[in-house]
Amino acid sequence: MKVKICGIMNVETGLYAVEKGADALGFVFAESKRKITPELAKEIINQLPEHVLKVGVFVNEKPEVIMEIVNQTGLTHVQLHGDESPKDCEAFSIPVIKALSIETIVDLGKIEQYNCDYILLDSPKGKYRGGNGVKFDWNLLAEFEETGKKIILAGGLSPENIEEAMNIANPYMVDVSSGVETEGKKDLAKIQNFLARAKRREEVR
Ligand SMILES: O=C(O)c1ccccc1NCC(=O)[C@H](O)[C@H](O)COP(=O)(O)O
Repeated sequence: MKVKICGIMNVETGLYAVEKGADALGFVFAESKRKITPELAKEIINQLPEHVLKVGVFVNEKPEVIMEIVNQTGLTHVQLHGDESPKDCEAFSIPVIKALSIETIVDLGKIEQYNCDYILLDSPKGKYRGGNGVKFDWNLLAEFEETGKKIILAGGLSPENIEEAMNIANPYMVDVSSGVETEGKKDLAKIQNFLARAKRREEVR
């Protein structure tokens, strides 16, 4: 299974996650306790291997501001975690991950409206637009028809529930932030544990 670790704020954590098998790292530029400056993101990204996806997380940000940060830092992917429309997602020259809040089966219907590379399914917003450590009902996905899009499962995942989540939802990639933290900071032992469990599952697509 492919894994994205979100909310990276220092080089040590980023390099550790990559060493343990992370495929993608997320850097939050939106309002959040994990907000990072473009300068620090650039410093971290410069030390990461090429194969790792470097994802910038934005909420309702202007495309020109996003592209300025992309060019400044070396981000390879843009994650739009706000109320961006399908048209808003077409303004970028690099791959886009559109995050959708899932509460009911009706929300899954929005997936096909977006013509972007990846769809990230998360819980409805909490204090911040994402990264709240809350899961949604994965069973909704078990009943959902394959759309051909790359689905990233997020929201309240942890080393304890990742196997159950993968079994039920069968996503393309899983994404975690709060579940690999202790007292609000990334916890290397939890990152290792999460990656070990997720990586036991074969990549099928
Ligand atoms: O992580 C944040 O603080 C954040 C803030 C605002 C918008 C998005 C944010 N995170 C996006 C992510 O991709 C998170 O990994 C995803 O929401 C899951 O988070 P969690 O439930 O804490 O594992």
